[in-house]
Amino acid sequence: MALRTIGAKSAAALDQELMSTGGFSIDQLMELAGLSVSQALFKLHPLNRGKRILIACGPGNNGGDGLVAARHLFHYGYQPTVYYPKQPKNELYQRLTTQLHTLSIPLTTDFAHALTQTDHIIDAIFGFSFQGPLRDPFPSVIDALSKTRIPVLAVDAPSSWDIDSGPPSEGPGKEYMPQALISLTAPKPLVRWFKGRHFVGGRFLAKSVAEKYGIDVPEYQGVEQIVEVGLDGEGEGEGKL
Ligand SMILES: NC(=O)C1=CN([C@@H]2O[C@H](COP(=O)(O)OP(=O)(O)OC[C@H]3O[C@@H](n4cnc5c(N)ncnc54)[C@H](O)[C@@H]3O)[C@@H](O)[C@H]2O)[C@@H](O)CC1
Ligand SMILES: [K+]
Repeated sequence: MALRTIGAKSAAALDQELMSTGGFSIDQLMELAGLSVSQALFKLHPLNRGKRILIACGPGNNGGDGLVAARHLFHYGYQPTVYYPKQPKNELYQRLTTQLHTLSIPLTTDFAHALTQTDHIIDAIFGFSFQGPLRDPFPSVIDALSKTRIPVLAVDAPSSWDIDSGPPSEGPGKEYMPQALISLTAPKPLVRWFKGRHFVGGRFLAKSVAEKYGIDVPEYQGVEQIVEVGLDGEGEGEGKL
């Protein structure tokens, strides 16, 4: 099954619409996003493959999705560690961080060391608001992600990739290809360059909103918040906005 994609501007406009006329709060959207990330990780890497999960979180909402996923993963029985080098003062992120402290989930700023202590990685550094080039401390982090043999699940985008035009032509992200990607609400145009397992999450969109933005809502099964989709490119194209 191939799904249509929505560009960075449409994705941002959709979020705004959901939070204004749609009646959602950012907390709700982030909770649903982080929950779907945790389910994708569980599918890729069941507990018996190793419980240590390193979640790399950036300074925006993509990082917030990672913080939420860390909490859910803890409750599934994993041992998450959160790399969170730029912690914004924003009240929402502070509350999410408090929730992690309450569960004694460690936060670190030493990515190189954390990488030696993990069985799987989640890249929740940048999503659809990323604009290159990378600023510190992220160049060395993306470089390490592109070289590690530990599997990586990227949230919404492989961090450092342009949302609409894919991997950068130079710099640390040039060779970065995570093993898996979870697109939130709808795949972004960068999926054309992605080779790996691909999930979509975001089981909350009204049909009317999906139609307005040219989004294909996949067939979610049972209580699942994610669907794994094919990557043959067939039928992919820009949404209507
Ligand atoms: N509808 C959905 O599916 C939802 C998606 N969410 C997530 O929110 C993401 C978008 O969040 P945001 O708009 O906050 O943006 P991002 O989290 O993509 O990134 C913005 C942050 O990254 C920094 N940044 C950007 N370019 C940089 C560079 N070159 N070097 C260093 N830092 C840089 C910015 O200063 C800002 O702090 C989505 O990709 C998705 O993961 C949700 O949390 C909410 C709902
Ligand atoms: K990401």
